[in-house]
Amino acid sequence: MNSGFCMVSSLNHQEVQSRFFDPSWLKMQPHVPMSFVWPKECVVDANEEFQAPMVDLGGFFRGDEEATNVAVKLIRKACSTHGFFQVINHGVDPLLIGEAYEQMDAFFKLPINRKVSIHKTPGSVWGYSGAHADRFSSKLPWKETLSFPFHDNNTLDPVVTSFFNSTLGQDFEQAGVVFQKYCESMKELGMKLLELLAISLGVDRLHYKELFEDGCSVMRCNFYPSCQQPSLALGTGPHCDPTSLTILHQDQVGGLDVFADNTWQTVPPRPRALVVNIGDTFTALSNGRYKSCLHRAVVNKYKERRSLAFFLCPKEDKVVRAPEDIVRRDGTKQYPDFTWSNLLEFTQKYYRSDEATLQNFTKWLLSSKQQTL
Ligand SMILES: C=C1C[C@]23C[C@H]1CC[C@H]2[C@]1(C)CCC[C@@](C)(C(=O)O)[C@H]1[C@@H]3C(=O)O
Ligand SMILES: O=C(O)CCC(=O)C(=O)O
Ligand SMILES: [Fe+2]
Repeated sequence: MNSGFCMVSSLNHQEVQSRFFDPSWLKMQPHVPMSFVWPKECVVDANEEFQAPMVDLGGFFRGDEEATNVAVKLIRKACSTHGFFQVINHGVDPLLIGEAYEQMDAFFKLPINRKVSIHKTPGSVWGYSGAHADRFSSKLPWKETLSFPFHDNNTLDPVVTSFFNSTLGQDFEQAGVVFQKYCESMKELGMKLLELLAISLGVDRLHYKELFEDGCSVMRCNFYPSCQQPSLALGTGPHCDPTSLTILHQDQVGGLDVFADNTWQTVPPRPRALVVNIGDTFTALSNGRYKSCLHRAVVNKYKERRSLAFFLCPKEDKVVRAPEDIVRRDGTKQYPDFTWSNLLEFTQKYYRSDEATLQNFTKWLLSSKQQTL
């Protein structure tokens, strides 16, 4: 993955304003700029609450077989129908989650020229982004994001701590320490969830472990400023996550919607719970049995909203392929072999993630393979 950061601290205020999304300026405008307006069918209101099954992980962590079976059943049902569930007693310290929010708040409060000094470079996932205005020109998301890599193979030089030290310096040293711990907890939880998913699919519980062990995951802090015309704009447009598993904490404001049973439904915030969803890569790893569900984040006229998303990813160059056992039982292999590195490249260079990423990626992959034959 490209790890370069763009140093644009030399830009003056006017240049920053014309090239980047500056929420403090945008909020003062009477109307949302046209580039932020989404088609009506994407912004239609959610009219019910989404009953995402709540899975208590306490018993599973204690090795209680009966409690594990209950968790497995709930997960199997959720992932076969829509791909979303919530977890409690997940082992992530609530104080750590609170600290992560404090640190992200400190970053997003910085003046825009300081934030854009660590702006993402083209093709890279890492750094600050305002409305993805550097990548797209319409249907811009009403959000700012800070994304950084996490992999757990170097205890002497922890990757998140290094990211914060090398980009933001001493002022953000503590943010590096907090997010390093946060990502370690998320990865640990993600690996345990993979065990439950494997059991639920009837394969060896450690089946997926090796694929993810040295993988580089994506940590993203989402900041959604309040918006003067929330019925026109979206914080994050309708999409399926291209990654494998997403572990999300949303603050108390609410705004995560899931498209299930043919309608938009809102996921009420539960401060003690984490929302987990299946991404496209895991759909492929389950031979299509587990759904990667369409979701979005709406914005709010009065309140800003924050969420912390950890996207668990496989080791970049390892082959993503459903277990033989599942393919044999299903009779057909639903997706071609690919690597996470292929799919990441597709979403960063050629395609904006939406509800059809996996389908279009598969076509792209097959046609590009044919060309190189
Ligand atoms: C690998 C990734 C691409 C996105 C960030 C991570 C995982 C989720 C993807 C994303 C959030 C899906 C919605 C659209 C997107 C463009 C966004 O709004 O941020 C996606 C991310 C991206 O391409 O940067
Ligand atoms: O902020 C949210 O609640 C969801 C964000 C999301 O779906 C994403 O970042 O992929
Ligand atoms: Fe998402």
